Amino acid sequence: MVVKVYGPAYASPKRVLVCLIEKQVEFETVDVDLFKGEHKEPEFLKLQPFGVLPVIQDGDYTLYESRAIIRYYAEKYRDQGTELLGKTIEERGLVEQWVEVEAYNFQPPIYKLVENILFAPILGVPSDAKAVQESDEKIAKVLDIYEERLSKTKYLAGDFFSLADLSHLAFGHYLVNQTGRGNLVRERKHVSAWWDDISNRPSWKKVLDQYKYPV
Ligand SMILES: N[C@@H](CCC(=O)N[C@@H](CS(=O)(=O)O)C(=O)NCC(=O)O)C(=O)O
Repeated sequence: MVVKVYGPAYASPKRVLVCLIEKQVEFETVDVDLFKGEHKEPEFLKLQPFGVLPVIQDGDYTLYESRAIIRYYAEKYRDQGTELLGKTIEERGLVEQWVEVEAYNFQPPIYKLVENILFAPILGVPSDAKAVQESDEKIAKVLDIYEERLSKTKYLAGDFFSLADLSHLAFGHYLVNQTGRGNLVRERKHVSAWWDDISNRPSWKKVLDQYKYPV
């Protein structure tokens, strides 16, 4: 049964797409237009009651929350494609730590920048300059911690690429390429080298090539 991924144009679903490609898992996509409110339609809410993207269907198995989905597939297909969870329980602990850091420290301020710089003009709502400034400050502090970590190890969980790094691609792309804040990465030598390494993976280039961001 081919995995169905809903909402491939958007960032969090792209976290799932790049994981499925790394794990060599076949999938198909179902477009959902956020700007038309399709994610709030009753049919969609039956799949994802919180009304956000992504959700996947794998036969009669349905799962939402992008990080839960990538953990599921990284484990389910442990023996194929790229190893994404580390080889020991200690490595796994560090993978999980940095997936959580991405969820609670990296993505939220970038999400604020995306809302206020990219989406606000499209939706015709005012941009919150204070929220943008606060986000810039938060991201700078977070990336200082990343710079220190990546001065010691090539990747976030150690000297191996993992879900921890993969999970950063979707919003890291916004930060570096679409919010005018690429300097926050480029000014930090080890973060910049890490970003160039992970964002040049064939899996991510394939996602960008086949599933364009909405803005
Ligand atoms: N924690 C969720 C967040 C999902 C989420 O916020 N998705 C956004 C799209 S994106 O920001 O990830 O591109 C969405 O559906 N937003 C629609 C809405 O908030 O109404 C996940 O990781 O799956």
